[in-house]
Amino acid sequence: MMMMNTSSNFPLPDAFIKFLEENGLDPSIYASRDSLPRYIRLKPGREAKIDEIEAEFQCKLSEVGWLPSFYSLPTHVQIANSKAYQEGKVYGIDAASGAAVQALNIVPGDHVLDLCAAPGAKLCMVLDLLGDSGSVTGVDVARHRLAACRTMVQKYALGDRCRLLVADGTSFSLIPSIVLAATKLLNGSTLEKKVDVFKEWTSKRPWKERKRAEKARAASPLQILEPELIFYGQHSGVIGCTRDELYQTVSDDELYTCGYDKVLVDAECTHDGSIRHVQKFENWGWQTLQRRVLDAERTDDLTNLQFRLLSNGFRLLKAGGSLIYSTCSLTVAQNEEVIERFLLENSSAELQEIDDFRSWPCKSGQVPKTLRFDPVTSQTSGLFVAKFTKSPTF
Ligand SMILES: C[S@@+](CC[C@H](N)C(=O)[O-])C[C@H]1O[C@@H](n2cnc3c(N)ncnc32)[C@H](O)[C@@H]1O
Repeated sequence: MMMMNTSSNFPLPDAFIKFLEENGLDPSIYASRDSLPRYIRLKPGREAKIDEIEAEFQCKLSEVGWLPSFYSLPTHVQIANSKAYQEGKVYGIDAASGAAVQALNIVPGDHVLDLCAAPGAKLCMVLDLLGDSGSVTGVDVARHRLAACRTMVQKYALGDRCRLLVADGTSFSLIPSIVLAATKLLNGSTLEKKVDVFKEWTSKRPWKERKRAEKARAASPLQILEPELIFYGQHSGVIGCTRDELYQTVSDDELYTCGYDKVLVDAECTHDGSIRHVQKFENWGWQTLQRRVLDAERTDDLTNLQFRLLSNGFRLLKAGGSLIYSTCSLTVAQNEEVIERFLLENSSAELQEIDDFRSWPCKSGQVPKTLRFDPVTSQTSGLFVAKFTKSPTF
C-alpha cells in the first residue's frame, strides 16, 4: 500500500487519503498530530490541588479557558501512566468530547440517558455534573466495553446514581427507574406482593440472574434480546423494583412525560476525526483500516445505525428535553446527512443553537447550528456536535 507523507512523520496510506478526499476532508489536519495537546478534566474538588497534580505529571497544566475543569498538557505526556490518573484525581478526556457533554446543559435532578456509553469518559462527566441528584442510564451493545465503563465508574466512585445495561441502543426502551419509582408510588403498586426484587448491587450476581443472561446469550449470540443490567447504584432507582417493573416499557405517547430529560447519542462511527485513533492502525495494520473504516458497505451500514440510534434516543426523550448527537467522524454522510434525514422524519425535533458555542474554538457544520471541532481549528480531536429539543406536540 502506498503511503503519503502529511508533512509530519505520520504517513497515511493512499486509500485513506482517497477516503478523505471523497468526503471533502483535508488530509492536512492529520499533520498536526505531533503538536496536538492532550487533555484532562479535574475530578470536582481537586481545583486547589493543581500544584500537586502538576508535580505528578511533571509538567505545567494550561487551563482551557472555554471549558470548565479542563486542562491541556504537552502532547508527549502519557496520562494513564501518571499517579494523578491512577489515583482518580483526573480523567483523560479530549476537550471536544467535554464540549459535547457541556452542550447538554445538565442541571441538578436531570435523568440522563447515554445510549452509546462505553468506555465512559462522557458518562463520568455527566455523573460529576449531576453530583448528588438525578440519574444516569448508560447503554452499550458491547459487553466488554461496558464492563470497562463500570470499572471506570467504580474507580471514580460515581456509581451511586448510575445503572449500566448491555443493550441495543436502536431498540432500548426502558424509562428512568427513578421516574418509574415515582409513577409506581402514584399508582399504589407498592402494596402488591413483590417477588424478584432487586437488592443492593453486588459483583457476585445471583445464580438465577447469571443463568438467565447466559441462556439468553446462548440462544442468540449475535443479538441481544433483553437489556442486561450489569451495574446499578444505591440511588439509581433500581433497588426495590421488581424485574417486571424495571423491564416494563411504555408507549411512545407516555414517553413525552416519563422519558429522559437529556439524551446523549455519541454514535459509533468511522473515527476518522480522531488522529490518535487513526494512528493506532499503524500497529493494527493498514489493511484493518481498509476493512474497519474505508469499506463503503460498512459506511452505509454505519449511517443507518447512526440514524436508528438518533431516532430511538429522541423517542426516549421527554417533551422539552434535549439530545446531543455527536460522532468523531468528520464525514458529511455520518453527520449532516444523518441529522437531515432525522429532521425530515421527526416533526417534533428542533435543531438548537448550542449556548456556549460563541466562545468555543470550532466551526459551523454544513447545517446551521451544528458544530465541527477539528485539530487545526480547535486544537482538539475531530468531533461533530448537533443539539435537538423535543417539542411538546407530536
Ligand atoms: C464513540 S463510542 C462511545 C464513546 C463514549 N460515549 C465515551 O465517551 O467514552 C461508540 C460506542 O457505541 C457502541 N455501539 C455500537 N453500536 C451500538 C448499538 N447498536 N447500541 C448501543 N451501543 C452501540 C460501541 O460499542 C461503542 O462503545
